[in-house]
Amino acid sequence: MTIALSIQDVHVTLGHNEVLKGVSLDAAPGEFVTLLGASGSGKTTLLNVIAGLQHVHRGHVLFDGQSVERRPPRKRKVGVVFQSYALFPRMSVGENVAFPLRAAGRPKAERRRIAQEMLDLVDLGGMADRTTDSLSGGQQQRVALARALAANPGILLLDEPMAALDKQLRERMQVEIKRIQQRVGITTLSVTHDQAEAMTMSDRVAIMHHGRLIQVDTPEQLYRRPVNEYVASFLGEANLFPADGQGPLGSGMTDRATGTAVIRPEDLVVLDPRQGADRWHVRGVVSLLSFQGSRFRLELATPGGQTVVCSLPPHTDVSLLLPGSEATLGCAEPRHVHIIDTTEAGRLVELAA
Ligand SMILES: Nc1ncnc2c1ncn2[C@@H]1O[C@H](COP(=O)(O)OP(=O)(O)OP(=O)(O)O)[C@@H](O)[C@H]1O
Repeated sequence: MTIALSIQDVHVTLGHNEVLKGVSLDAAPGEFVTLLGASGSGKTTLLNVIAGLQHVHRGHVLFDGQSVERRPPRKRKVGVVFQSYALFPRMSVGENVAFPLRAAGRPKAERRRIAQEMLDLVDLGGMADRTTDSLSGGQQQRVALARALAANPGILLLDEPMAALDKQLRERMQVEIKRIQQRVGITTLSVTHDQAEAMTMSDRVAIMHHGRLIQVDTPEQLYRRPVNEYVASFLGEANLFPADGQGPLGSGMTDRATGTAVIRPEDLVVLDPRQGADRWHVRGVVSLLSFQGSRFRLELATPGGQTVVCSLPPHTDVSLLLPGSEATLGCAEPRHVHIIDTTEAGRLVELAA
């Protein structure tokens, strides 16, 4: 049974630190939501609040509409996978997975059956009798996931579960865990500071900063429509330009250009300098050109001291773009430019959200 989660205006103070400053977040049944933020932003604290490991000083936590603030962790039906997996070394793989069922006093035959089902689910069907230290990092992590799911929790919490894996394995496991999560259909809250992981796995991502959620949205909306400069720069690379409605950004790009324009590297193109004058453009000297397999990365140093990052398709003729040469960049598609409203009115809208 998968359940809906609602966090309402949660405040937590630890020592003199107000670690959560009024966090509100809902997750629908079966939804995968990721908390993404820099170290110390409060992600783990929020996860602990849901698991019942952290007391809430103000606000409410509801599972399927029921307040759970007074419910102890073992009665919350929450499955947790930690970064360190925390497998029991003296138990076999099967015993590890069956552990939560044993703790709940379930009969042996049932424990065996469910443990086997869970191991099949994570593609470790033949490994029940192995010792945990004979498994690879990725396999150990799947055992931890099987164990977290064994007691049929209503919510799954993932606390940086991929952090200990190398990059290649991490990418494989992201897809793998997402596949299992979808198959089980369990409401999942994950914590990470890896933006690629958040984008790959989540239905929605909640950007956390200094104990607040600043934007909760689909990965695509966060990338295309960030509410402020922090989100724009945190998720993917962003070129930020002032847009005051008067300058070239106002004329060539959009008619509501007041604030900060966000232009993603892949939305910039190289212009012929003779053609650039009548549309928005930026001039400078190429400071870096590097081939990265599927794209070229070009960095342009402007006279104003800004570094503009541009990502070009792999078949671009770059013979005139060598470092030291002058270049002009323009916007491929003006409608792809996103304007963050940094005026007083815009800030008020953001504060109210
Ligand atoms: N017991 C405590 N007393 C005082 N401050 C604490 C305590 N525990 C955590 N903090 C502070 O609370 C803030 C949030 O910590 P939290 O672990 O939730 O952040 P995080 O986003 O999960 O960080 P990380 O990515 O590094 O795990 C940090 O500034 C941390 O120093």
